[in-house]
Amino acid sequence: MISAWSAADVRAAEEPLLAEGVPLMERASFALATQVVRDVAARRGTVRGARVVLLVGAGNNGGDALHAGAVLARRGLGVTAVLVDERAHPGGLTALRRAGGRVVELFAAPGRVGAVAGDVARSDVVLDGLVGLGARGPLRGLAADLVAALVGALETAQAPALDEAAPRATRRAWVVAVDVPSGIGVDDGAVAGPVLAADRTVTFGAAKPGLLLPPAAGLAGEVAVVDIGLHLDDPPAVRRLEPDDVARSWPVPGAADHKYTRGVVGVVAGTATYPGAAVLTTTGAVCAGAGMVRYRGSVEVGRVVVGARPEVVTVPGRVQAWVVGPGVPGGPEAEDEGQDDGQHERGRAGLVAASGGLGGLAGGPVPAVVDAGGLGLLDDDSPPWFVVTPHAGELTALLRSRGEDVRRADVEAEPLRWARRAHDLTGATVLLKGGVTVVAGPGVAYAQSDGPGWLATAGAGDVLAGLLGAMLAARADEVVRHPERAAEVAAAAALVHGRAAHRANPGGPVAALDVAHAVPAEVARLLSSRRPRGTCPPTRRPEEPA
Ligand SMILES: NC(=O)C1=CN([C@@H]2O[C@H](COP(=O)(O)OP(=O)(O)OC[C@H]3O[C@@H](n4cnc5c(N)ncnc54)[C@H](OP(=O)(O)O)[C@@H]3O)[C@@H](O)[C@H]2O)[C@@H](O)CC1
Ligand SMILES: Nc1ncnc2c1ncn2[C@@H]1O[C@H](COP(=O)(O)OP(=O)(O)O)[C@@H](O)[C@H]1O
Ligand SMILES: [K+]
Repeated sequence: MISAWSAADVRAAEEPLLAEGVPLMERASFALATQVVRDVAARRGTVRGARVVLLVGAGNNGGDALHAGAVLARRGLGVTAVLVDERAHPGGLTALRRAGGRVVELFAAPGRVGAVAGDVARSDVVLDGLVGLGARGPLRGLAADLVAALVGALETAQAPALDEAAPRATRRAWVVAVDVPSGIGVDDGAVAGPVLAADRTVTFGAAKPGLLLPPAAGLAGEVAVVDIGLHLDDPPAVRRLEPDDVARSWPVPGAADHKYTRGVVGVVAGTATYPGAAVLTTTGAVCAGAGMVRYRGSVEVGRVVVGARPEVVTVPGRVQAWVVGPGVPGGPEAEDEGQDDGQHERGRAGLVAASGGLGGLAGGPVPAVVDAGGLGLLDDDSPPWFVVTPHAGELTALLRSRGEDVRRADVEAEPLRWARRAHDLTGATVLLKGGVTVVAGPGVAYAQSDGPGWLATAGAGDVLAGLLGAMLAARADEVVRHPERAAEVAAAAALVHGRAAHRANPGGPVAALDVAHAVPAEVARLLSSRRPRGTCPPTRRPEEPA
């Protein structure tokens, strides 16, 4: 699991160590330099003679870049620091100069920003140390001008020139962000001004929420977390599950299990107009290993479902998780109104049962996935073991139906904020689908980035709903007793769904049904790497500087 803590939490964790005189900046900058050496060696074969440019702001983030630059200069790399502020970290500057690095005082000649950016773009590596945890709002002043010019210059440098034989990857500088890409919203992932997209971010002490959350997450590249000895208390602000986490918690059936202990999924999905959604949802549930899938929509659609998936039953009976709404009209967007074929009434009955509304008769509350047309059935006091699965458009409509003045662009700019708002307004756990899928539940948040862009295809969400339904059914009692677990299961479903899309056709287009069909093999692969709890090797601290 990757856990991300807010800037304030990280600063609070640094304080006692700084008071004891622990050399945090030395640890951070040495690990940064070590990573840069590795990257340069991998790209050029040798580090000697490589040209490194440090973009240096006025704070400690620039100090990290300068100290790392000093280490690199001593290793034989050619290092130049570009200062955008006269207050650059004095200790770092001294160290860099002593190691033979050059300094360009851009703050004294701001008119040269275009020329400098062109030069920087053609170096081997750029370290972005303009601003880190101390950022307030989007980049401003010379830092903003430099980054804007550099973004353009890097694009030009990357364009293949007809007469150039060099491989494309070597034509533009490799960008390494120091702690965070300068100017992102460290705590919320906002991108409100120019940001230099990084190929890699080396972040200190712990990941930061902005490195996991869209839209900034897309600008961080590969994130390397460096342990500098901070002790951070749970809970983190945002988490990201990794394959090991999902493998560890996946319920593997044993000799005493039978289909009812494995979990029965009840599905109300599709209509005569959209029968495919019912097939995709039930197939998602079957392929995720449900003990049984019970289709409880209309008789007509039920025939289509059973024709496609003979494992599915259509008779009433016990259900351990409901999936309500894929392919059913009448979500909060409600433009595509059509015949609902009685699905609303059936879906509502499923949700009443799931919330425990039928008491002992129905065997108590069970989890539910509420998607698409089901979202219009959602009460404002829904239990957290209901997981709603809107995309940004549906979440916007759901929020607007509750009086929020919000547009889709607002949701896309701050997905976690709006997912949390929807959780507060409805009580349900919210899984907001997108390139990064964000989950907000009681006191917990996840951001999963597992699928290829090819996954953005009609019906993929229906498969996710079925897959999640099966995962919730297998853990129904636990999820109802510990509602924050619903968010973890939802994040795990997003991980399996995304990885199944990669597996369905690595590097190319995928069809929704193929994603469902790839789920069994993906789960098997996850389980094959399962290690007993507690055997994960501890994170190694980087070597101390000599
Ligand atoms: N504490 C430690 O020992 C450790 C700290 N560590 C490192 O320190 C970093 C935090 O350093 P920090 O606190 O000095 O803040 P930092 O991110 O450099 O920025 C402050 C400067 O930026 C400026 N500025 C602000 N907003 C701006 C904007 N929008 N656009 C442009 N400029 C803006 C602001 O200017 P001012 O507002 O004063 O005019 C101020 O001068 C952290 O990310 C990590 O890398 C690690 O080495 C581990 C040990
Ligand atoms: N850019 C992207 N990269 C990766 N996955 C994406 C991207 N955009 C959307 N997705 C995923 O694709 C799926 C699309 O679901 P959805 O929009 O509900 O489609 P449908 O309603 O047609 O089933 C979701 O799982 C979502 O997270
Ligand atoms: K930075």
